[in-house]
Amino acid sequence: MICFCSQPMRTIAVLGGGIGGLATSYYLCRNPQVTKVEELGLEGEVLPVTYSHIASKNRYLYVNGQLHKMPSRISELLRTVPPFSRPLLLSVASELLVTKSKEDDESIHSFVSRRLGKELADIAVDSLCRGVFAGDCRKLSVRSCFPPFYDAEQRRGSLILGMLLGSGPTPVISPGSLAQRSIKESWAQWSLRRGVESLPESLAEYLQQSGKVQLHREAAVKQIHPSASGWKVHLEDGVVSADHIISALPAKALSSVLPSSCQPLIQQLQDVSSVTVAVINLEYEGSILPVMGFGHLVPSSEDRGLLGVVYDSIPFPQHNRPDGQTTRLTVMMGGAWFQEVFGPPEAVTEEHLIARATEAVQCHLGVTTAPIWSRVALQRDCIPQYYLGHFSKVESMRHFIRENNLPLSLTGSSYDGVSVNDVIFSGRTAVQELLGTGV
Ligand SMILES: Cc1cc2nc3c(=O)[nH]c(=O)nc-3n(C[C@H](O)[C@H](O)[C@H](O)COP(=O)(O)OP(=O)(O)OC[C@H]3O[C@@H](n4cnc5c(N)ncnc54)[C@H](O)[C@@H]3O)c2cc1C
Ligand SMILES: C=Cc1c2[nH]c(c1C)Cc1[nH]c(c(CCC(=O)O)c1C)Cc1[nH]c(c(C)c1CCC(=O)O)Cc1[nH]c(c(C)c1C=C)C2
Repeated sequence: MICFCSQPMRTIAVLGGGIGGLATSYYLCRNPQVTKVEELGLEGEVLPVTYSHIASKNRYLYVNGQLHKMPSRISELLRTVPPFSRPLLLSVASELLVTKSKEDDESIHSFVSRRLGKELADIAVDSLCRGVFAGDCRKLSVRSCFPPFYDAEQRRGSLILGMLLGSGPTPVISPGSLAQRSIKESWAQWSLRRGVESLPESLAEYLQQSGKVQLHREAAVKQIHPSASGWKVHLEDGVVSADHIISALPAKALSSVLPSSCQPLIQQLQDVSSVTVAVINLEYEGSILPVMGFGHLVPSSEDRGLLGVVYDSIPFPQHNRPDGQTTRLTVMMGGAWFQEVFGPPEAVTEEHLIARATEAVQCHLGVTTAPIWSRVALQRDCIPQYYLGHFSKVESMRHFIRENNLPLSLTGSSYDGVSVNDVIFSGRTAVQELLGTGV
């Protein structure tokens, strides 16, 4: 899908109708001032989960065939908490003495092993990387995946000092905004009353009504060619002329529509890999969870294909069935291990995925009953992987664009962060850079 805003004397084409493309178009249409989500009429829909909520306080890892609750109080850092073999405070204290790396990038596993010890890297951080990127911490870049970790060491020589003293730019928070409210109320996470999909739906509706945007729904971009005034964008439903393109397409998708004159940018875009995740939603009769929390993660040493389980009913009971007590879970599988564990995504059956997911729920949570409902979503190439060197690769892409005066901006999850917040921020940044900081 493509949507574009016509600014005075300028047509800007936004490629990609995900959160990235919609947010970019939203900021374009709201020029000259930056918008706030509540102007979408969603403020009353937000379901915040604070840090004090049990779903945020209780974090679990499934290791050595057991569910282990992670330390969440200082007292728990002072004693040995399984599955770890020594008090975590020892790892944290010795981190202060570790010298700074001179490398301009490092794998997450190497970085954490060096600064906090191999056990934390093998168990906790391996699980965390599977819970965010569905990726392998031995391949992922610490600089691109967890910039605050990298910046803390570079600027303060230590993670702990970086956390205590600060190590990155102070974000500009608009007064009275939802972001300011989330800080004031200590939100750990959020959702929306009608599901997160109501965010893209509301964005699309806003754009439709803005009068500035022409939405091309279900119209894939086939090719883009340079023209005298910018670009000709060839879609399934016609051709659009644009002075500038902001791409919120997955990097590989952009690489396949750019003209061959854009090499080596095309090759660099193709090198941004993504992984496939099987998302299995399960619903059980009654209250079946042995623990309360957001969910649990599984390190690759325990089960390579089973990334973790989300206890959806705990943080967002509002989404539970009104007619009775059920428990909703989401099992995440595959990621960087998909092909190895399940084979080619096009060949795997839903039955096999459901069987694997229900077996994990039985094994990890002791659930003996069968689910009363299930749904399988095979999310193909859905989470970009920021491997070692990703930062330099993205810098080189943007250098090529500047050096060749290409009227092209790169946004979306392939470059500067994979979360919804990252993607929205990347859209806002692209619009600020294009239209000036007054946006
Ligand atoms: C299973 C899963 C769970 C997640 N959980 C969380 C979470 O809890 N918290 C969080 O912050 N983030 C989460 N994320 C990440 C977040 O959802 C994504 O990073 C974000 O939605 C990416 O948005 P995007 O617009 O960059 O990319 P996309 O959503 O991939 O959008 C790209 C769009 O481009 C379109 N497109 C592709 N090719 C073409 C073409 N040739 N022409 C036109 N259009 C094209 C696609 O159809 C798509 O609509 C999760 C992601 C997944 C997969
Ligand atoms: C791009 C894909 C993302 C997925 N989840 C997130 C993103 C950005 C958001 C996210 N998920 C977790 C964290 C770390 C939070 C924390 O523990 O401080 C973030 C920012 C971890 C996580 N992910 C899942 C679970 C059950 C957990 C543990 C949460 C906790 O214990 O508090 C589920 C899950 N979400 C994604 C994947 C691949 C996954 C796998 C189990 C996608």
